[in-house]
Amino acid sequence: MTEFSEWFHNILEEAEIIDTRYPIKGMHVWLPQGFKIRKHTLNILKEILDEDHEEVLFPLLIPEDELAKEAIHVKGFESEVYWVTHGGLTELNKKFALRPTSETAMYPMFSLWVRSHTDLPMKFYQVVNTFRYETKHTRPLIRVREITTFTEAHTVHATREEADMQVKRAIEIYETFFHELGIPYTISKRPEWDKFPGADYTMAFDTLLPDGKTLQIATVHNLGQTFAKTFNITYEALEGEHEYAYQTCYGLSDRVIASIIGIHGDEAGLCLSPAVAPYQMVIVPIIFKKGGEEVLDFCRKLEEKLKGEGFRVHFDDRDIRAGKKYYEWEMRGVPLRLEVGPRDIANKKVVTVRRDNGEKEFMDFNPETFIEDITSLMEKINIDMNKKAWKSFEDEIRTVESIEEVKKTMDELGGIISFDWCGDESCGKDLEETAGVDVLGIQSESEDGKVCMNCGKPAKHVALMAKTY
Ligand SMILES: Nc1ncnc2c1ncn2[C@@H]1O[C@H](COS(=O)(=O)NC(=O)[C@@H](N)CS)[C@@H](O)[C@H]1O
Ligand SMILES: [Mg+2]
Ligand SMILES: [Zn+2]
Repeated sequence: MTEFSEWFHNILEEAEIIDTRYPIKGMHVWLPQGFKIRKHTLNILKEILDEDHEEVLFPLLIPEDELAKEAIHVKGFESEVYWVTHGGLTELNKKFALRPTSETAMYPMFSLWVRSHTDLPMKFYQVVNTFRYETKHTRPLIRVREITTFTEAHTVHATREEADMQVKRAIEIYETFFHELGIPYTISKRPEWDKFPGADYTMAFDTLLPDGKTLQIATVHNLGQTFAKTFNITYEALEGEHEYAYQTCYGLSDRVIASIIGIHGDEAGLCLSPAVAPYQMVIVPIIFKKGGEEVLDFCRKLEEKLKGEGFRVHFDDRDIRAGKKYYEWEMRGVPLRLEVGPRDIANKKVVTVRRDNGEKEFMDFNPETFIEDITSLMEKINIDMNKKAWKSFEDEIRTVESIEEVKKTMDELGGIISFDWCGDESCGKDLEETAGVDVLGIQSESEDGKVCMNCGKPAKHVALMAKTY
């Protein structure tokens, strides 16, 4: 996959994920196949979030004066906000922003809802579209202007410690989610100059696409009391005095779908994990002259049986060559193909072929064990795809000792570089400039005696850098 972005654009079209021909740049149409992948992906995330969050839905439009309230926040978004200026033929006396993210939509309401410490903690999320007039190169699913699958969570707490704990909880939530999807990642604390506008600090998940560039696939922000002070979110504490609340917010987007497609895909096309595949299995009948009816009949029963067990199955009974079917369903990333011919029926076998590693198996079609065998095969595919993705990801994380090595590594290999850093903004910026990379963030503290790879001062942190989207 030397030309990843060409492969990526082609597969989005060939596998009918989205249609990028919609006449607004950076805004695309979810086609049925893509919509199903998105639906299954969101169901996994919502199941996790629903354990300790409430789902809500806020309006799309944000009054200009609310958006402008938090100075740093609005500064960070002012160049990206779309505005509504008219209602029909009437010019609005106050402009409305299309939400770029929903802090300034939600927090005026949180100010009304939070009265006493007994109202806390509050943990909400919503799955909405948000709008950002991205000026950098837009790319389908990766950098869009309508973020159609923006899942944002916002929490309110009585103490700083609780908010810090919630950041850790949010990180756990995303770790669980990405493991279910088989997406590898590093987690790092963004440098001061690259944190969410208005946040105390930002923790970010970065994954790697096949072209060696990292993609920020989720972020968790500790907002401290900044927004609470701006939007007057206070609660009556035990002794009756009023305290400003502490907040966090965290989110991810369509980029998760881009990662599923880009990381697991290969020359044959999509490779979907059973967790998100629209069809988890496709049944292909092997028809010869005679015995055709018997095979078709057997396959229909097999499809019913598997559907009855809750699997997402498709019986492809089109009158075309089996090979053409194999090509199509492999391109669409169906995790498992079941081939059934007259001999297999006679031997009470079903041939299974895995999309992720091509493994072929003659599975006993024994009513007692078949469903169990299929279920464990599906789980094995999920686990193996996760392991494979993590293995190739970890192979792309390298440690370097000098700037010369950074440029060489970045130009020839891409990937993520781990290095000892002093933590100074001037040094970090200088490093980004000279090496043409981004400092992703801080991962851990440096060992004693280590010096900064860029400036030679005593190193404080082990940090990561990469070429990013
Ligand atoms: N233009 C974009 N296209 C696709 N995904 C995007 C875009 N901009 C941001 N994202 C994704 O959305 C995530 C959350 O956006 S954010 O600005 O970092 N954080 C927030 O907006 C906070 N309110 C938490 S939801 C990012 O981590 C990134 O994965
Ligand atoms: Mg942005
Ligand atoms: Zn330094």
